[in-house]
Amino acid sequence: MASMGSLPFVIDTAMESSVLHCANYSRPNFPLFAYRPIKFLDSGVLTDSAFGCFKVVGEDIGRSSSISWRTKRLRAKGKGSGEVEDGDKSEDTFQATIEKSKKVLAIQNDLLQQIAERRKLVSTIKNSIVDPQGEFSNEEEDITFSSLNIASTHDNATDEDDSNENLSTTKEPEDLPPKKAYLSANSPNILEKIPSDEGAKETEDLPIQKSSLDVNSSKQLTDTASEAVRAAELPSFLPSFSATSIIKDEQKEDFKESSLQEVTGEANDPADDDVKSPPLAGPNVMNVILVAAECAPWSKTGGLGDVAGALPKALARRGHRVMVVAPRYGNYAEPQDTGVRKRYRVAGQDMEVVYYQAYIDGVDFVFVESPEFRHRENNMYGGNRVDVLKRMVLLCKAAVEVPWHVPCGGACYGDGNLVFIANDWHTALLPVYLKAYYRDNGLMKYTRSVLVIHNIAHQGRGPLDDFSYIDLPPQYLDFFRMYDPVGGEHLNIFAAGLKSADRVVTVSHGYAWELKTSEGGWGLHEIINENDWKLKGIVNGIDTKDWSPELDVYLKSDGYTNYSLETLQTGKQQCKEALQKELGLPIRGDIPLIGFIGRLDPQKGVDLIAEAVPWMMGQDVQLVMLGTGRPDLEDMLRHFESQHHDKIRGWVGFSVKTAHRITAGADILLMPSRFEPCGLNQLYAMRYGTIPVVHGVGGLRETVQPFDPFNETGLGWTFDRAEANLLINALGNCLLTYRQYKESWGGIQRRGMMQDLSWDNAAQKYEEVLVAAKYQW
Ligand SMILES: Nc1ncnc2c1ncn2[C@@H]1O[C@H](COP(=O)(O)OP(=O)(O)O[C@H]2O[C@H](CO)[C@@H](O)[C@H](O)[C@H]2O)[C@@H](O)[C@H]1O
Repeated sequence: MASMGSLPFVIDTAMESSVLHCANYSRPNFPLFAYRPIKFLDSGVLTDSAFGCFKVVGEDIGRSSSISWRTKRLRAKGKGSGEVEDGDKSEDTFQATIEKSKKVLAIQNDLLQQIAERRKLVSTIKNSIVDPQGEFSNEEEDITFSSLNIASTHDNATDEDDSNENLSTTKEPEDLPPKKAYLSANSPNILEKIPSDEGAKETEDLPIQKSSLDVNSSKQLTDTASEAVRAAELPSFLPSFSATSIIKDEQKEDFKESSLQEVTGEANDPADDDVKSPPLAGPNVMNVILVAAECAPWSKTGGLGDVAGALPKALARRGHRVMVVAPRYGNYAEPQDTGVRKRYRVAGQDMEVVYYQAYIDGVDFVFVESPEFRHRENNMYGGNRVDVLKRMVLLCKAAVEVPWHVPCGGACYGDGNLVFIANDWHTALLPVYLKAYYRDNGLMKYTRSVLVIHNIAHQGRGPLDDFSYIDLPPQYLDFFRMYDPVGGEHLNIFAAGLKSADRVVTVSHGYAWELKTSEGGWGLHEIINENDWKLKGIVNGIDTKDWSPELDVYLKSDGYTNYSLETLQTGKQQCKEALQKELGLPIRGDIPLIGFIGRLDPQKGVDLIAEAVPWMMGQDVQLVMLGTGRPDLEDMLRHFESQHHDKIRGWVGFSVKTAHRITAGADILLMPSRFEPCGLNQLYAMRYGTIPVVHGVGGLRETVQPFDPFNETGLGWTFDRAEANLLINALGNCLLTYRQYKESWGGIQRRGMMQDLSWDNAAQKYEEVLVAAKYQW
């Protein structure tokens, strides 16, 4: 807490930050204090409920009536209330408080006025800028770097033919002091040069794209800038900073203005005086960069892609400035070339990356373009072990420097108040690089990392020799070294990430517990136990726009229909018949249609379904399975279909459309997973009134409360052990209810559909982790 001198209150962050927060809302008398907990100290009488009081005061800035109201209320409480001990003394105290409050409010008004004047000034400057290309005709987005005087070295050109010329700006200057041996060879970006003004001019015409800026951005950016300048003076172990993040002293004010504009939304509409809601994150607002090997809807092989596409939006809705960094596997429509090109050394080879960016639903999506990733949309994890490892090394190196190099909405994120969220082994190197290259060397001092475990079964294992591909100082080998009773000594990337990250999250509480057991930790349980203090389970949410029976874009054609709780019976029936028709199954509304969607992997318990198929075929049911994965399991699906053509469809392939249609058209979803960290399909199913039958493990146990016929509670059926007879038993009860207890069935459907499964709850919990990481040293 920062004391405000003689002022009668404390604010939990510095005044500068408060002013910026205030500027977040364009209405001058916005109830600044309404969301910032402020307490009176001198009288002690307002220590309780001061928050509510200030909401009133804030709304009536400069007026005393609200204070009187509060005073009267307190008086009425009398001595016995424990709040007011003596009427006169209390009155004096209040008078003094009122006086002091008036002064503070006057200061605040003054600051708001200054902000308003600066807005006008920036708006005038904006209007005077001519767009030489004529490409950015939107007046409000027509801001250039030069208009904001932001220096940057990154290239403007996007044409690959020009790449040599462009890259000349990033070549190592000859007169730089020699770099320390291992770091100069291994550091993530060895071909950059110390930033210079010359470089800064190259990007002056780069258009600013629409983006949100964190309220603290200007401070962070200036911090970054000063660090960058310091780095330029030092014989650097790192090649250099990009001047993208450099702001000269005289430019800081303008930059601050650009931040304020972005924050207030004025960049879009300077005249907009509407009241903006305060960020839900309140004073915890920060910059967040989620890094993942896949991100839906652009790239997805499973649940990781879904999470990377949806969690950031929920964090942004809470007011954070949020970016996602993922590889650019294909020619995605929305992201545009930022012109920023960098080179990173991977296994002794310099690899160039180009950063693409799009601002969608409040999130900056940044894609790393490289020949290594190109055309891999259907084979993201393809190639041999070393190929995959090198791609992940490149992604992590390119991602960790994004906050320095890639301007989003005209300004880089900077490395202050910044938290990276890395996901699974693919990006578990990021926390290690952050530590080894930067924080161990006094850089990115205020940057933290959180590592999310979606699936511990995949760890990035290899022989110890693989360490040479990772480019780290030799002493870091111990972070990776693991002993396996079967495979012996080996290198383990997840292990190093778990040790290096400031915090670790996994996707359910149950899985957090399982990870600490020898069965559930897959050899990493000891490390996880040692790091238990930093582990937290947070159940995933779902993207309620993508996965909504009311809005689902895949239910708008081919006989399908959108439906809601109100139209559940007719709508779902129509989708079921459309699915039967599409798959060539007998069209029968009365027959229970059972679905399965998932990777064909032992994890998903497909073998249990296989064991249960003979029993199922004795029932009057239909079974539709969609999946791709292990070839023998794919063959099994094909075999089922050919054997029971009137009852089973085994769709081998990855089809998002079909996944949505099965979720809508099926009555029951099977998830007999042997382990399931969270599971998303059961959440999607419940949202569509499809009843899950699941192995009660990990996130499945947590999200599917078993149906209780006596109390008419619960959301589905669960079974305790991954055994076919238990699956059959649970499915048998489910089918019985479907056929004979229609009301109970409808109740289960409705309860499932009415849950709040959105990411908003989970995002709030992630925020707690981000804050914990931020204040950890
Ligand atoms: N053939 C196919 N065609 C179309 N879509 C398909 C498909 N196969 C799978 N999908 C989709 O991929 C996603 C899979 O989600 P899961 O939660 O089952 O993920 P997965 O096991 O990959 O992820 C890991 O990460 C997630 C996220 O944290 C955890 O929920 C999970 O427990 C953990 O194993 C769903 O959106 C599903 O519809």
